[in-house]
Amino acid sequence: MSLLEVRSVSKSFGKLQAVNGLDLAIEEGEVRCIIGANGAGKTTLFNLISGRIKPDNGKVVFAGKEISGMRPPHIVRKGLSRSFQVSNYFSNLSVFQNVRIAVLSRMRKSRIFYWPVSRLEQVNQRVSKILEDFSLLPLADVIADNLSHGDRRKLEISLVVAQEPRMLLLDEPTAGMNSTETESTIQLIKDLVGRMRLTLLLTEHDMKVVFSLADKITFMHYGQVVCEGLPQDIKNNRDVQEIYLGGEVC
Ligand SMILES: Nc1ncnc2c1ncn2[C@@H]1O[C@H](COP(=O)(O)OP(=O)(O)OP(=O)(O)O)[C@@H](O)[C@H]1O
Repeated sequence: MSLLEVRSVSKSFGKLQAVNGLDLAIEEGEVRCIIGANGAGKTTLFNLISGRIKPDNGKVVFAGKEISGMRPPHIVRKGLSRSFQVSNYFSNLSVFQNVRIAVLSRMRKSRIFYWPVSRLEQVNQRVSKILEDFSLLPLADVIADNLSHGDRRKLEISLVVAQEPRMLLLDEPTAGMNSTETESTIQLIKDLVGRMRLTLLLTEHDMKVVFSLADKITFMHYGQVVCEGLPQDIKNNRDVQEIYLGGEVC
């Protein structure tokens, strides 16, 4: 059985069929990239998987258990976390404080005022380790809103990683980044996958990112999967070329 299975899932908004009887299976340890034009249904699919919206039909199964209909925090506790296209951090808190909150929420502990100092030290060490992994340690005391765009995206991904997921959904992780930031984010994601043995499902418009990271690519159009396969096969696929890539990567 695959780690994530999307089985005949549909979702419409009024008359618009955003996702239409879609099937998807992601294996443990795989990096899968979903590509498709604006409005193809990629974000809706992510919303369906992460529990933000419920499917009209079909089901989503993660690690052998149906998760469709579960609330997002419950899905996160099952090991499936997501980062968003929009900012998802406390803008007026420091980088360190943001990651600390994420680590504490993962531990689901309250009454930390009664914790022994040694326990709080462990939390701080875990926070420092995450910041180090993301090259954010020198920026630990910077207020999140004052970070560069690239460092903010890094912070967002670090907050998801602090939840220690088994699988990660990344919605356009390099959106709005310059080429240097994009390059370092590609490297960061590669490191993460290698070190944490994460399974990764991402959407991305930047074909350089897609072809640098993906083990397999799924091409969506009008809420359906048109084709999926190895990067080279997708690059050469006639439908993908005509509908989406044009001459961009050929
Ligand atoms: N909450 C909603 N209410 C109404 N229509 C919606 C809603 N969410 C998405 N849609 C519509 O569903 C279709 C699919 O949108 P979706 O955002 O999933 O596409 P996408 O592939 O993620 O696009 P992009 O690459 O631009 O992010 C679009 O036509 C969009 O306008």
